[in-house]
Amino acid sequence: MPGPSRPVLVVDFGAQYAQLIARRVREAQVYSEVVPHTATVDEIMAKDPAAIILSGGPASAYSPGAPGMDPALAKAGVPVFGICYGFHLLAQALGGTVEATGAREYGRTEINLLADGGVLHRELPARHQVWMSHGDSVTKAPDGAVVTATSAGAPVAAYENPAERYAGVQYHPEVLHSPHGQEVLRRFLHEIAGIRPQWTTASIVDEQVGAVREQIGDGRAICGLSGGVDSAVAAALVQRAIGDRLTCVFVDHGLLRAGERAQVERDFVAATGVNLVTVDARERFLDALAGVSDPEEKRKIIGREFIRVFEGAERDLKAQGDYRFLVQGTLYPDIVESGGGTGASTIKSHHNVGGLPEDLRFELVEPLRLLFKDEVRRVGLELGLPETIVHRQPFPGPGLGIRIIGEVTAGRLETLRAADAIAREELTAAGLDRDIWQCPVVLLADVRSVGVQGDGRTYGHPVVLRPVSSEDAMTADWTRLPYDVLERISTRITNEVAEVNRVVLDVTSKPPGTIEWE
Ligand SMILES: Nc1ncnc2c1ncn2[C@@H]1O[C@H](COP(=O)(O)OP(=O)(O)OP(=O)(O)O)[C@@H](O)[C@H]1O
Ligand SMILES: O=c1[nH]c(=O)c2[nH+]cn([C@@H]3O[C@H](COP(=O)(O)O)[C@@H](O)[C@H]3O)c2[nH]1
Ligand SMILES: NC(=O)CC[C@H](N)C(=O)O
Ligand SMILES: [Mg+2]
Repeated sequence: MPGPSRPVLVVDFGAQYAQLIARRVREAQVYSEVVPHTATVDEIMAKDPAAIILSGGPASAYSPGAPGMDPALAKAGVPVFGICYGFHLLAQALGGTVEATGAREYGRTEINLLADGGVLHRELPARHQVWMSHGDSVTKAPDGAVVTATSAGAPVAAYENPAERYAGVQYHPEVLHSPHGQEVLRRFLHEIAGIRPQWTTASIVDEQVGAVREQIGDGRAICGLSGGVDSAVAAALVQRAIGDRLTCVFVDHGLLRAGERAQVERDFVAATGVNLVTVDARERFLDALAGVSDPEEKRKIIGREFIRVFEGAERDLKAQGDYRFLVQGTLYPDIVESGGGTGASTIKSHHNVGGLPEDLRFELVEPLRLLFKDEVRRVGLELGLPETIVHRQPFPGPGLGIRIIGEVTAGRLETLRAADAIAREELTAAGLDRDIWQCPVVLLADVRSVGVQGDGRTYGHPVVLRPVSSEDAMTADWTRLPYDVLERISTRITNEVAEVNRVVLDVTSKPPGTIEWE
């Protein structure tokens, strides 16, 4: 998919927060993408950036071999903003000095404004809180720049040169613990870089509908529809672009939760009037997964089988015309986590990205591939999809297949489906659906634990509850569910699901854990 013109490029120097910086830029209604620090000046300039943001990173700017910044980038005529490590690099490139002063600041820190705060901090409180995470400091700002803030550990906590269109801050404006950070970022983008705020939900819809029309022309497309948010929004968008030359295919792979198939067949068709074909592929997936317990292998098998089913659907639809395009609801985080991002490592192969077979015959149409989930939800509402679909909790394409730790079998699926249905029922009854992002229920099929039920010994399996809160699934925290709700879920699962004699709660954030266990 062609991107919108003139992105703000976040150059990633190994920061924990590079994606977050891109999100904050988008919140300022400016389109942004992340690029690796290994990109050359030519590669960066080929994207015609409206501005460049240099991220933080673990290295020290003065160390030999530290990832550097080509000084040509600072002089390319593109506005530049440096954050932490990027602030150090930019200072160095423009004649300033960076040193380890021995003063370190980690976490909540106060800065004092100088020179009335300059453009970036104008009219903000003369002393205010920011979030720092550094051991090195700028001891001399670039020639010609004004120092606009200082802190106990950083003599130069911010500098700017609005005429030359560059600026930087030692602290992290992108995190919520810097309460004025968004305002500072906004001022860099709008006032120093002079970028007009035009990245809005309506503009995304227009742009993507146009791009899809151009890509598909008068061709036909199949859309993998899961009942989840992403594919529903992708389908609605493509439907707007090409009308009934779109046919949705829902795959019942046997790894679905209770009631899911009926819900898709009923709700989605009612909301959109789209053409829908359901394929019963339960046997095919179970056969392909027999004997496999490695998570990456499972994901690749599932990704491959999905495509085989789509190919079968295409053959069945041949009579109506040539279905050469496959629409998927792939999002930016799916790509980043599958290692297709910007030098990011492969965390897991999302079935729709890293799990695709090599001999893929379809041409992919992925109108959401640059978006985060909350942006996708807004696009869905803009397209007129009902709240019930747009605010549905995510459910991974590989389904219960990656929530059974061990081999996937029909019996284990039955067990997990029953436990999952109880957890969902109780969370909904307690009115918690909108408070949690999602709550995977995971069956530890290869683990057994001893219990006592009805005065007799049991030797069953534990299930794990994994309730999480998140904004975009890139980071997450475990949700503090009320004890009485946890108690009801635990009692019901151990009483009603024969194989399960223990319910445990996962209290790990992401990172270090991921949301799903596999
Ligand atoms: N059962 C299914 N049948 C057909 N396509 C599917 C199925 N499950 C997943 N897909 C395809 O894989 C894509 C990625 O799945 P994913 O779960 O990330 O998105 P989603 O289900 O649309 O949304 P959500 O993240 O809210 O669950 C979907 O957008 C869809 O194109
Ligand atoms: O369609 C999908 N195909 C996949 O292969 C896949 N793996 C994880 N997920 C969902 O992505 C979000 C992040 O999950 P993780 O923290 O486990 O990576 C969570 O919302 C997960 O449910 C997937 N969705
Ligand atoms: N968060 C950062 O970018 C840290 C920069 C550098 N590694 C320091 O410690 O000062
Ligand atoms: Mg899904």
